[in-house]
Amino acid sequence: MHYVIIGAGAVGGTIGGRLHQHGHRVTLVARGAQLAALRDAGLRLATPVAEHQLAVPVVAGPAELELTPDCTLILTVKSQDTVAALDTWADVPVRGGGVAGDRLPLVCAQNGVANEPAALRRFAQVYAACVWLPATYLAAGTVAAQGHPYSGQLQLGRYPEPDPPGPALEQLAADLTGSAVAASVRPDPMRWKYGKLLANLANGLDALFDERDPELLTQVRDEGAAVLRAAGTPHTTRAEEAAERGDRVELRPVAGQRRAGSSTRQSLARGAGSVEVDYLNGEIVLLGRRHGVETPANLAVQRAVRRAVHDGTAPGQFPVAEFRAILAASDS
Ligand SMILES: CC(C)(CO)C(=O)C(=O)O
Repeated sequence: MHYVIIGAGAVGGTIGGRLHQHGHRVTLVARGAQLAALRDAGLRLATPVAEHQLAVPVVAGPAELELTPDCTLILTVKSQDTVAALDTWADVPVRGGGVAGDRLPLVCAQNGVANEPAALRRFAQVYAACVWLPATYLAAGTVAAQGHPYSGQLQLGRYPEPDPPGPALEQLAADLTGSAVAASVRPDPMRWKYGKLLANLANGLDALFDERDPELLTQVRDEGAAVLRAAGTPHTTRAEEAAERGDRVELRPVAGQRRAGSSTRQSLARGAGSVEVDYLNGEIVLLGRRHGVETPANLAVQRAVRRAVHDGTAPGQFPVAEFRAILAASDS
C-alpha cells in the first residue's frame, strides 16, 4: 500500500511520519514553508520518548506523483480546505486506467462531519476516520506528537455506513496500529465523529481565551447535544471515548515543548488566514437552523473566532467584553 497523505500539518505529519518510520511507503503532500522545509531536511517528528528525523518523500501536488492502484489517499487538510483538495485530486489519472475518484480509496482523517459527504461527490470509495491525535505543528518541517505509547487513536469505517469496510481499510488499520497510531475498524465511524464534534466545540473557546470558562463550555456542548438529539443523530459519549482511549494515548510532555492547544488555536497562532470553526461550532449552528434549535453560544463562538482571524488577534487574547456583546447579539 502506498499512503498519500494530503495535508502535512500536525496530524498528517504524525500519521505519515509514523507510517514511514515503520517501513510503509508514504508520500506527504504539502505546500508553502512546510513543503520547502520537508524537501530540504525531511520531517522532524518529536515524541515524548524520542526525536525522529524522517526522510519522507514530499510533493506539492499530483503533477509530481504517479498514482497507482495501490495508493490510498488520506485527507488531513482542515475542513475548510477539503473541497479544494478534492478538486485537485479526484480527476488525476491512475496508472492502468481511470481516475483517482473512481479507482482509489479516500480516507477523511479530519475533524468535523462535512468532509465525507463532500468527498462522496468526487470519490466513489470514501472512508471516515475519527481522529484523536494531540499534536503540534512547531515550525516548518517539525511536528510534536504528545500521545504515548500510541501517538493517537482512530476509528475507521466506510462512508456511508453500513457498507462493508473493504480490504484497504483493514490494511490501513493494521498498518497504523503497527506504526504507533492505534486504529480500529468500526461499523459506525460517524457516530464517533459526531461525538468528537461535541468535544471539538471547545476548540474555538480555546483559541479565543486563555482562561477556560466552564459555563460557556457547558453551554456550547449542551447546545450541540440538543441539536444532535433533535436531528436524531447518534454520537458517542465522553465516557465511551475515554474508555476506548484507555491508557493507549496518554498525554505526555515532549522535551522542551508545551502543548500549543487545540488545532484551531494553533491555526490562529500561525496566522493561517482561516480556521475550522465553520465546520465545528458552525456545524452545530447549521444543524440547529435545520432542526429548529437555538444555538446562540455556538453562533457567538463562530462569529468571534472569525473576527479574531480577520483582525489577527493573538490566541487567547479575544476581549471578554466583546465576546459578551457578540453573545448577547446572537441570543436575540
Ligand atoms: C482534541 C484534539 C487535539 C484531538 O485530536 C483535536 O481534535 C483538535 O485539537 O482539533
